[in-house]
Amino acid sequence: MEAASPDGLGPGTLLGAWKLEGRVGRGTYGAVYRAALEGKEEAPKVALKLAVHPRDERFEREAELLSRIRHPRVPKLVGRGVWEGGPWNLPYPYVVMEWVEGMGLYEWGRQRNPSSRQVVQVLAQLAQALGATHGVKGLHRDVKGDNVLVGPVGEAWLMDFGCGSYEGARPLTEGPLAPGTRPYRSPQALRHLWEQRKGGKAYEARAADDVYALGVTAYRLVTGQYPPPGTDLEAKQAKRQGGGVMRAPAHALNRRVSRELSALIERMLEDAPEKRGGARELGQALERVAQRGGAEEDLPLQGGVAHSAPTVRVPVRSTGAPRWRGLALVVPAGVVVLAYLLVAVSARYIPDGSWKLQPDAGLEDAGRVGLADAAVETAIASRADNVELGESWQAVSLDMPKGPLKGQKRAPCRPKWEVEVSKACWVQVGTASPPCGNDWYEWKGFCYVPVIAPERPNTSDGQ
Ligand SMILES: Nc1ncnc2c1ncn2[C@@H]1O[C@H](COP(=O)(O)OP(=O)(O)OP(=O)(O)O)[C@@H](O)[C@H]1O
Repeated sequence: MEAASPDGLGPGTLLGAWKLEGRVGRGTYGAVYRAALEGKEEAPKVALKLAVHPRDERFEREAELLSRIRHPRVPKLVGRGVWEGGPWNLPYPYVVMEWVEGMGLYEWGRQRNPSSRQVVQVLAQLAQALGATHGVKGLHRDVKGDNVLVGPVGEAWLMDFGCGSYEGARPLTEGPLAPGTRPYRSPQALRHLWEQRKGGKAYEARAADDVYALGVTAYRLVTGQYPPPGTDLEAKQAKRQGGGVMRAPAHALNRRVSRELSALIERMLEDAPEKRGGARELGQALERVAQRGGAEEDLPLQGGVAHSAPTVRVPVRSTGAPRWRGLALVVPAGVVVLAYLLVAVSARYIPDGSWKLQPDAGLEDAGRVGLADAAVETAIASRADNVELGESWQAVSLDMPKGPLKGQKRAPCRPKWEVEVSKACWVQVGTASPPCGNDWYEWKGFCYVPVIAPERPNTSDGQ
């Protein structure tokens, strides 16, 4: 019988004292299982995160960091261990933590249609969880909506400390930037990347980077859009020539966002790290707003709201850079997406797992990258337009599904430009970055399209 892989262990498998009940997720480095202490199945459940790469030192670091943090909004570490298995009987470390019941933050935003006050309450909890992390000289380094779970009564959990670090920890990755997700990088990190692109020292992440990432998370949650990158070099260049990209405050994109919430988001997104304030202090400020805000704090964020393009663009004189950027996007997108979407099958996936024939899908998508780059002005619709924010939320990007879509090619993914995510094959759309729109899926700061299976299967597997 073939030996089980760490992400394919069945219910009932024992890892130390823990009995697996089923897999709930698979990330780049770990597979997460719901589990219980053997013989104590009635006791609270735990999440067991097992490395998918043998001897992965990240797990030791994640466990160490979690063991230091004591905060009700960070899952408690309840155990750690090593599973020996796989085809070569290698050691795969695992961490065991408190089980958290909840849904992803952006999904919560879509489904629950929260008010500014409810968002502020969620952000306050996250800021306090971050404050506790920073208080033990730790860093999360991958704060984003995908790493936040929100429970049934609005309790927010800061999850996934797999990219985290703490003072004195040995660096595990090489390269100019620590792990993280592109749209959430701080201006300092992006500038460092730009300045060190030909080699040099690694960027030293700071607590203020986590605060910035929380600001990006909040901005996306309430506007459905990412703010423009912290350091947009094209924008700087354009600015010198009389134009530039500016961030529209959250309340200008969604009029139901209260001024106070919008101001706090602006503060988290300040260019200068010292102006962002510490996470704990921010948490307190958010708590104050949650308590004293007026009636505008209680308007649900979706429905009859402003709707706009992702950024406010002030017309700029043409410079070389944007054209090159457009080309950089269009060429790979054209080659890869056209090859896969047009030639392969000329059809498009719909997230509900159905198919829609759309002969020009590939062309339309490739073209849209260039068009997006040439967008000129924000159009803020009036309330009378009655445009639901839900639409723009959905338009940001499609979330990467937990498994293969109906008809999508499954792993193994070959040739080498196909990328495996959750056992399905994907192709990155050139250098396009979020927002990825209604047709592309977002993963780790880039946009992807599914690779279509050679034959359309009859099965009805969902996402
Ligand atoms: N303590 C927990 N309780 C309940 N579910 C959890 C817990 N930890 C993780 N999960 C679930 O498992 C999934 C995978 O979690 P994990 O922390 O590995 O990360 P990931 O974000 O998918 O991976 P990556 O490390 O590549 O970013 C999450 O989406 C989450 O829903």
